[in-house]
Amino acid sequence: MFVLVNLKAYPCDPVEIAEAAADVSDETGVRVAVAPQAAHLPAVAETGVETWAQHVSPVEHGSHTGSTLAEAVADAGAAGTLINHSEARRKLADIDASLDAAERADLETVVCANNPDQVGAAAALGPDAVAVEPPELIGTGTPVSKADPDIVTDAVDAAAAVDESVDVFCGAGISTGDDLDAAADLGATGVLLASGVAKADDPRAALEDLVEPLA
Ligand SMILES: O=C[C@H](O)COP(=O)(O)O
Repeated sequence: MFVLVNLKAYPCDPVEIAEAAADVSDETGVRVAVAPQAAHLPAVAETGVETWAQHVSPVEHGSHTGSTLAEAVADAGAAGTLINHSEARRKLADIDASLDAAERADLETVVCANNPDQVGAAAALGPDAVAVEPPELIGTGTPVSKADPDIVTDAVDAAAAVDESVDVFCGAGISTGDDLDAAADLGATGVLLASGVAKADDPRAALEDLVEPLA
């Protein structure tokens, strides 16, 4: 299982979380990555943790003020990028072009989707993985694997029907090792989470608890 921690714009210490994630990953052998704010990519990458961008823009080098260039996040130390999110929704054409940009910069990709139908559409664009996240469960602490497990199994089926090489991750409300276990049982090969770590009083303990079933 891949554990991808999105720090969103939470008022957390990205380096403290990155150091904890790097240690937990080293100690357990579980793949853990952190996606900080773009401005924090170099500092997070410096810790040695696998570092991801939260977004890359659907552009190439050129006159694109305010964009997040895929080559720039790769230079800053990112190994992968999220594309699209329920909190920053993109048009299908832009998701497609952001995937092209990420591929150009050699970044691994996870496209976020709200439901199994969107998972199928996103899988058709050829990302490495799609993360299914029901928007109403994001940030609630109630995992989709408990609230509506069919969404995860339907997402796995939807992706497989389009392209069996596209992994399916599960997100929204995930914060414990039990949640991670449940996601794996439903066919997800990774989890995407944020508040369970970024808003935890002790992010290191939260990460340790999360990966405990895999350690
Ligand atoms: O990108 C992460 C997801 O939106 C999940 O957020 P959450 O773990 O706070 O529910």
